[in-house]
Amino acid sequence: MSNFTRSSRSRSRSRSRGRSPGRKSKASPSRKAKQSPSPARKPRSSSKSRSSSKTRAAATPSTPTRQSARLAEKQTNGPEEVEKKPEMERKPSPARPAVATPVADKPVADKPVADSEFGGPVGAFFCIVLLPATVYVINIMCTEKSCTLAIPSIPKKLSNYFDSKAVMIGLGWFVFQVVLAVLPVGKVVSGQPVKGLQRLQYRCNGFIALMVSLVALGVGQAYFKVDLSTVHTLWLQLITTAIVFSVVLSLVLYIRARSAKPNALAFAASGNAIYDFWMGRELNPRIGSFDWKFFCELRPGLIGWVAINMCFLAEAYGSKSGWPNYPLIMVCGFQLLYVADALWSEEAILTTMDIIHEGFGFMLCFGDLAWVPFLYSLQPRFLLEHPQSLPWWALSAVALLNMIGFLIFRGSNSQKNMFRKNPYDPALAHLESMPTNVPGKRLLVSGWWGLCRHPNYLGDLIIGLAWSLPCGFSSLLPYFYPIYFFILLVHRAMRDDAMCRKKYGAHWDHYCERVKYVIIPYVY
Ligand SMILES: NC(=O)C1=CN([C@@H]2O[C@H](COP(=O)(O)OP(=O)(O)OC[C@H]3O[C@@H](n4cnc5c(N)ncnc54)[C@H](OP(=O)(O)O)[C@@H]3O)[C@@H](O)[C@H]2O)C=CC1
Ligand SMILES: CC(C)=CCC[C@@H](C)[C@H]1CC=C2C3=C(CC[C@@]21C)[C@@]1(C)CC[C@H](O)C(C)(C)[C@@H]1CC3
Repeated sequence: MSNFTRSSRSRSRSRSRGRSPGRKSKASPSRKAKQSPSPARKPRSSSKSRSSSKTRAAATPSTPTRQSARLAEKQTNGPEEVEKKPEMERKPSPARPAVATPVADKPVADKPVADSEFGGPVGAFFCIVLLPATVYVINIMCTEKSCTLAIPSIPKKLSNYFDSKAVMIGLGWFVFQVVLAVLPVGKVVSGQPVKGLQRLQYRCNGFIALMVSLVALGVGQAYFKVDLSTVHTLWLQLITTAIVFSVVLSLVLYIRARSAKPNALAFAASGNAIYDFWMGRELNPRIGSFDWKFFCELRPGLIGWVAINMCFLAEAYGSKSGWPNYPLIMVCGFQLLYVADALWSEEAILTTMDIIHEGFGFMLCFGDLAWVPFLYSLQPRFLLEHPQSLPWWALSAVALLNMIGFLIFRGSNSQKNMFRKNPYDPALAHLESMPTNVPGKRLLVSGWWGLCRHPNYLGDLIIGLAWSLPCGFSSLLPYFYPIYFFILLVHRAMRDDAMCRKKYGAHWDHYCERVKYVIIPYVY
C-alpha cells in the first residue's frame, strides 16, 4: 500500500470520529437532493466544511499558515464542493487526501501559454505542410490496383487533382450543412463558462441534420438518379477541394481574429503568424449565433464521412461484385453508429478540449473538413476495392469488440459530461469526486474516471481497432487509423495533462496519484 493511500485512510477515520449525529443527518441524501444547489450558488460556510478544513490544514504540511488554510478552504469549498455522499456513509475514501493539497495555487488557465505546443512555429509549419500531404499519400498508396506501403505511382495530370464538379459537390455539401445547422429546430444548450465570459449558446440539431442528409442521399439516388459513385471517381479531386477550402477558411478566420478582442482569443494565441494560423487565434469565432468551430467539428466532415461510406455501399451494391460484402456493411454500420452517437449526444462536445480550449485554426479546420472524411473512410474504401470474406465467428468477435469499445467510450464521455453540467445530478450520486482550486470544478475519481485518466480514449481506441480488423491482414494501410489515433490520443493526453496541471496546480498532481494510469489501466 502506498503512503498516499495509508495516510488517506487515517485522515478519513479521524474525520468520521469527530462528527456528531446531528451533522450526519444534515448531510442525509434526501436532504441533499432537495438542496441540490446549482453550480452558480454562493459558497456556504457550513460546520461541515469548517471541520474538514481543520483536518485539512493539519494534514497539509505545505500549507504555510492557518490563515492561508482558511483562505484555501474558501477557494476550495465553493458551492460545488458539497460531497456526493454523507461523510458517515462513505467508506474511507481514497479521494480525501486531495482535499489536503497545498493551497497556494490559483487557476491560471486564462493566461496565454507560450507558443510551445506541437514544436512551436517550426513544428506547426511542418504540420501545415505534412498533414495535407499525408492525406494525398495514403489515398494514393491505397487504390483499387494495390494497397501497400510501397512508394506509389503519383498521378501527374492536374485534372487528377482538380475538377469543377468536385468543387461544386464540396461547396454544395458545405452550404447544405450550414442551412441544416441554422434551421430553428433542436434545443439550444449553454456551453461551459470559458475565460470568465458568459456561457455561449449552441443550437443542437446535428442528429436531425444527419437524418436529413442521409434521406437526401437516398432520395437523390432513387428519384433523381444521382450517381453516388461519382464520389469514388472524383476522390482525389474532392480531397483537393476539401484541403483548399480548409486553407481558405483558416486564412479568413486568422485575418478576422487579428481584430478580435483579447478575451476572445484562444489560450494558445501567441502572436506568431504560423503558430496562430495552425492553432487558431480565436477561441469561438462566430457570426451572430453561428459558431464556426462547433459547426465544423460535427457537421460537414463528420456527416460527410458517413455520406461517403453510404456512397461506397451504394456502389458496392450496384456493382454486385463481392456482394453481400459483409465486412464493408459492418464497418459502415460501426462508423454510422459512431457518428450518429456523436450527433445524438451533440452537447457532450461542449465539455471537450476542442471546444473549451482549442482555437479554431488550420489544425481543426483541416482536421474536421479534410482529414476526417478522407482518411477515416479508408477502411470502407479498402473493403469496397478489396472485398474480404471473413468467417461468421470473426465478424461476431469484431462486433463484440466494437460494442465493448463503444460502451466504454459513451459511458465515460456521458459520465463526465453529466458531471460537468450538473455535479449534483442524482444519477451520479454514487460517484466520488475531489475538489480542486478552481471554483465549481471537481474531478471524478471513481466510475469510469477512476479506472484511468482518459477512459474515453481507451474506448475510442478499441472502436478504432474494430474498424480495421474486418480488413484482414493482407495490408497494413487499413490500420493507419488505429495507429495514427493512438499517437494522436497519447499526444492529446499529454497536452491535456499539461493544461490541467496549469489549471489545477498541485490538485492535479494529487489527482494523478489517485488515478495513476493514463489510458490503459495497469499498462499505461
Ligand atoms: N475520433 C477522433 O478522431 C477523435 C476523438 N476524440 C474523442 O473525443 C472525446 C473528447 O476528447 P478530449 O476533448 O480530448 O478529452 P476529454 O473529453 O477527456 O476532455 C478533457 C477534459 O475533461 C476534464 N476532465 C479530465 N479529467 C476529469 C475528471 N476526472 N473528472 C471531470 N472532468 C475531467 C478536464 O477539463 P475541465 O476540468 O476543465 O472540465 C480535461 O481538460 C474523447 O472520447 C476522444 O476519444 C478526440 C480526438 C479525436
Ligand atoms: C492530425 C490532425 C489534423 C489532427 C486534427 C484532429 C482532428 C481530426 C480531431 C480533433 C478532435 C476531434 C474530435 C472528433 C473528430 C476528430 C477531431 C476533429 C469527434 C467529433 C469525433 C466524434 C466523437 O464522438 C467526438 C464528438 C467525441 C469527437 C470530438 C473530437
